[in-house]
Formats: sequence, C-alpha cells, structure tokens
Amino acid sequence: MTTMQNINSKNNYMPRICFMSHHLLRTFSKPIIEEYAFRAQIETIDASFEQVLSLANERISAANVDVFLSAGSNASILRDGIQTPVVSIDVSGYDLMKALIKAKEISPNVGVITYGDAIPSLDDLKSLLLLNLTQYHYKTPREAQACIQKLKDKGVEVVLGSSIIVELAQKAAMKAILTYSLESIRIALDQALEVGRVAHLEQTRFEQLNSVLQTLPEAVVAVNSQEKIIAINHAMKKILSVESHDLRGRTLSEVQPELSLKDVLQHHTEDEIPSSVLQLDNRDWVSHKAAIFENGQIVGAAITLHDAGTIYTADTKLRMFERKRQFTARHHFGTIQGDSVALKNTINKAKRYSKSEFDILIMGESGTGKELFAQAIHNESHRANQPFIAINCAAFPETLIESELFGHDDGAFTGSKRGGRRGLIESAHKGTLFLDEIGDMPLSLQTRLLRVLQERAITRLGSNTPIPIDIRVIAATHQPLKDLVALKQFRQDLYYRLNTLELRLPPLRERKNDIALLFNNFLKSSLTKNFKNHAVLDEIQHLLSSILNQYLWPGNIRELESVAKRVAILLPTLATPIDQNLLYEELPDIFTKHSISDDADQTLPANILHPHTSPKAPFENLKTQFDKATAALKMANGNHLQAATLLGISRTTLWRWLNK
Ligand SMILES: Nc1ncnc2c1ncn2[C@@H]1O[C@H](COP(=O)(O)OP(=O)(O)OP(=O)(O)O)[C@@H](O)[C@H]1O
Repeated sequence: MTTMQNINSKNNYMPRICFMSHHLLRTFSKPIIEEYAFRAQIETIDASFEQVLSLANERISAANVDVFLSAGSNASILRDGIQTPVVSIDVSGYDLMKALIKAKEISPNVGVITYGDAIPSLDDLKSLLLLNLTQYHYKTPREAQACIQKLKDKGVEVVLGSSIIVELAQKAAMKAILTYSLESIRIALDQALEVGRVAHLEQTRFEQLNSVLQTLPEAVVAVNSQEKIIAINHAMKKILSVESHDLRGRTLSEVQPELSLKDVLQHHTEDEIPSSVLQLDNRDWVSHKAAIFENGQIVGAAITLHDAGTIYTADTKLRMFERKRQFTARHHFGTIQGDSVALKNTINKAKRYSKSEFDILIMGESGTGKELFAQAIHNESHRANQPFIAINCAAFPETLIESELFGHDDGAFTGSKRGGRRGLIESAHKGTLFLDEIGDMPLSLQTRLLRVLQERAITRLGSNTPIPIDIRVIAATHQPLKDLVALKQFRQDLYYRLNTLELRLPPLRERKNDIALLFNNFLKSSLTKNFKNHAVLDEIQHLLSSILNQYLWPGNIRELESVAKRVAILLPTLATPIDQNLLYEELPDIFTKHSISDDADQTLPANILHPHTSPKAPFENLKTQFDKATAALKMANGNHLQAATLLGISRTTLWRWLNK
C-alpha cells in the first residue's frame, strides 16, 4: 500500500521521505506521520526483506525520494543496497525499559529478538528488573522464525521485537510487544527531514553540474571509489553506445576496460596524470584521467576524452590566428632607438619614402633593423591600416615559396587545398608586401615577381586568370644585389624595379654613438621587475662600455640585443666588485681579440669590414656551397653568425648550404 501525503511548496521545500516498513510499524506510526504531513511529503510503503530493494530502486529511478526512513532489517538492507540516504528508527534504552516493564506485567519469562547483533546491556536489565530474559538475534526471515520457535520451546510467553517479530510471535500464539516508541519515530522523522533537505540541496547541485557536463563537447565519465559510474555525459554514452539504465551499479572497467580508472584510484596521486591516446568507436581520442579528492581522501576519479580530430582543427585555427597576427606591423619610427646622425638621417629618408608609393629596397647587414624599418615605413604610409605581410625568401624551399607567394587554384598540385588558396601577395592587397632576403629568391620566381610588379596582377598556380592587386613592395637584403646581378644570380630588371627608392641601413659599428644607449635600453627591458641592484647595474655598464664600442658587431643590433639579454640573466648572480672572469665566460665573442676593431684590419677578411663587397674571396675557388659553408665555419671558429658574415650570406642561407 502506498500513500503520498501533501504537496511540495516552492518556497519552503518539503523533503520527500519514503517510509518503508512492515505494515504493523506503519499502523503504529500513523499518528506521527499525520503530524508531519505539513512538513514533508511522506510516502509510506509496506515492504520487508527481498521486496525492499526493488521498491526502493523504483523510487530512486523515478527521482521522487530524498531520503528513506526505515527500521531494523529494512534499514540495514537499504543502507547496503542504495546510495540515497537512509535514516533508521532506533530503539532507545528507555523504549526497551518500558517494553520490558510492560512484558513483566504479562510474564516474568521474556524473550527479546533483535535484528543483527544482540544488545549487551540487556543482561544488566535482567537482574535489575528480576526477569527471566532470553535474547536471540536474526538476519533472515528464516532465522527470525527459528528464534521464535526456540523461545516457544523454552516456554517463553512474551516476546519483544520489531514488527516482523511481533507478527511471527502472534502467529505462534505468543504475546508480543513492539519495542519502538512513538517518540523514537518522531526523533527519526526529525532526522529524516534534515537529511532529506540536505540531500535535496546536494541533488540540485549535482543536477546543475550534470547539466553543465552534458553540454561539454568532450566525453566525460566519473566513478566513485569502487569505480562505479556516478556521472556520465551524452558524448561519453554515445562513444560507449550505452544508455544510463545499462550503467546502473556497473564499474567503468566492466563497461569499457580501455577507460578503466582503477589505476588512478589505486595510486592516490594528486599529480597531473599524463594524457594518452586511445582508439574507440573507430576514432582517436586524447584521454585525461584525474583523481577526485574530498578532504584529502580520494573519493573517485574521472576520465575525459577529447576528439583528436577536433584538437587538430583547433591547432590549425590557432596557427591561422598566429599567422593573421603576423600580418600586422608592430613597429613605427618611434620604436627605432638611436641618436646617431647616421641613424637620424636614415630615419628622415625613410619617413620621406613612406609618403610615396614607390617600391623600396632596404640594404643592410643582418640585424641592422631592415624589417623594423619596413614595418615603420608601412605604419607611416597611407597603407597603415591594411595588411603588412612579411616573407623571408631564404627560409622557404623554391616549391613552397612559389605557392606561398602566388597561391594556387583548386587541384593545382597533389594535396592542394580544395577551392584553392590565396597566396601572400594576394593577402597583401591594399597593404605592404615585405620580401626579406630578396637576394635568395630563385631566378624563376624573380621573373614571376617582376611580372606581378609590372602588371599589378597576380595569377595563382594552376590558373590563367590574373587577379588585380594593389600592393607596395618593400624588399630587403644583406647581400650586394648589384654583384649578384653581375654574377647573373639576380635579375637586373627586377633590381632596377625594386630599388626605385634605396635605403641603406648603417651597421652598428658605423654608429657607435648608439651602442651604449641601445645596450642600456635592451638590458633594462630584459631585467626582471624585482631587480633593484643599481650598484651592479652601474658597474656593468661602466665595465662594458668601451668593450662594446670596440666590438665589430657582425650581427648588429640583434646581436647587441642578445648580449644584453645574456648580461640581464647574469646580473642577479653578480656582486660588486664584479668578477670579470664571469663576464669573459658569458661573452666570449665580445672579448676575443678577433672581435676588437683595432685589430680587425689584420685579422679578419675584408668582407667582414666591408660587408657589401662580394662574398667570393676567399671562398671563390671552392665548388659547392657546402664546401664554402664549412670552410667559413672553420675560419670563424664555429661561430655561425661570423661564418655567414664572412660569406656575405644570412644565417638561414648558411644552414641551407650546410644541409646541401
Ligand atoms: N634601432 C633599433 N632600435 C631598437 N631595436 C632595433 C633597432 N634596430 C634593430 N632592432 C632590433 O634588432 C632586431 C633585428 O632587427 P630586424 O629583424 O629588423 O633586422 P634585419 O636587418 O631585418 O635582420 P635580418 O637581415 O637578419 O633579417 C629586432 O629585434 C629589432 O627589433
């Protein structure tokens, strides 16, 4: 029999209590249940032993119970079999005493039958109340029946116990007294109200979290400390091809051994567990496992699966985003540091060039700021709000640079993107195209580039249709392009086309006035915010000033910047007076004799002092680029930058030659 009492009020939540008891206890409790009808929704169900769990699970599945209220064996069965909280009606010492006194009025031969264990304190009451008291306990209905029989055989006339015992005793024509009191039932109901309220709050919180879990694109499943599934989202159910009801009471390892969380539960680690890749449902997944802790105790674990395909796509998008960022120029003339007349003149010239629409050729050694100037010119020009696209011609193999620059049409080559892809020249439409290391551009591409510059139209690879474009080209090189023209390595017509406006950037050794300023600025911006040792800072600036001035700076400002960074890392470890040996160790290039300009005329080949002279001597007799590169490296004692400078090529080109 079931009865649902009262309805729920939205503002004042009434916990849903399921009172599961033997019908005798229900009848006995009726007045109290009625008393609580306005404080809780109480459903009373008559059940005992084997029916208890299935009836309870029905309520749980229908999600209409917060707490179970039960007594004796029912309470114990429920506690063992379900996760929902269970409050039990307990027999107090006072209840027992009252029942025993009542029993004594009937007969001095009294039997007490309890569920589970015997009550040790009963023996004291025995002598106190002058009773002939026999105590038995049971676990199953059969044992309960056997206890009754044993008492009867002993001549016991009155039996105390739970409602099941009372019923069995009455059937055996014995007198019986229910040990529970109305007061104990009231106490249990009060407790159930509180537990039910808390359980409801927790359930609401769980449902909120669960609904968040359901919206996640990642597949998630969580287990308790016995690895039983406690939460799972749609994405995970789909991968496992299961429904929620298939999962009840099952461990994750049973459902899908590959996702087993037993290792996490056993290893008790709060450290991050490395992710791994697995295959399920014909797809690759990146899995993350983590333990769930509560007050320092491991209470469960969770596993998340990320679709590897989605990760690849996200990675590509991030790269695209990164690439887009490369399409903007950060620098302007204000960021170009230096007070030297040589630099000021160059800046003024560059500013004038910015206002014109002609293409520009920037010449200068590696690290003199060619890209910096190109960006500044772009930002000073009327194209400032349009794309600035930089491409390093030395960094790409010929085949790749062609499609990077010109783009391709659908099916232009194996693996070409469907729908085609626009190249960098097209992407620079309305803006500036910066072609760094133009001297390294293959001849075939020089021809195509010239056509683009003359016709102001671009034809993608695999297409015949020219697309009109409006770009300004700024090309840069550290190589003597005129010499390359003479050697027929650079097209003369392209050279004249590009150098309509020519900007020569002075190497650092030609503007020594700027060295200290640049070094100090780079040093300060590389120091950590909490570095406050001004004495060390002053001493290092003083110690290095003349050394830095004498050095040739083959890598120019880039090299100066990296020297400043190395010093910035060293500074926090130094104390005054500074141990100069530490400086020698950290900056061997700066301190080597070969680097000092006073000696340079005797010790270095001519082209390091006059970098725009031809790279031929002393390597012109060597046949292959590899031989030239290794010979230069040997001469530069393994220093790549110096070797590249000796050859008159960029470091990128040096690497390329070495890999040939
Ligand atoms: N005058 C300057 N003031 C501040 N920083 C500068 C200056 N000149 C160059 N730099 C810095 O030096 C580094 C090298 O500059 P950039 O890349 O423009 O040189 P580059 O001549 O294009 O070099 P490469 O030929 O090797 O490509 C960059 O970090 C740049 O910001």
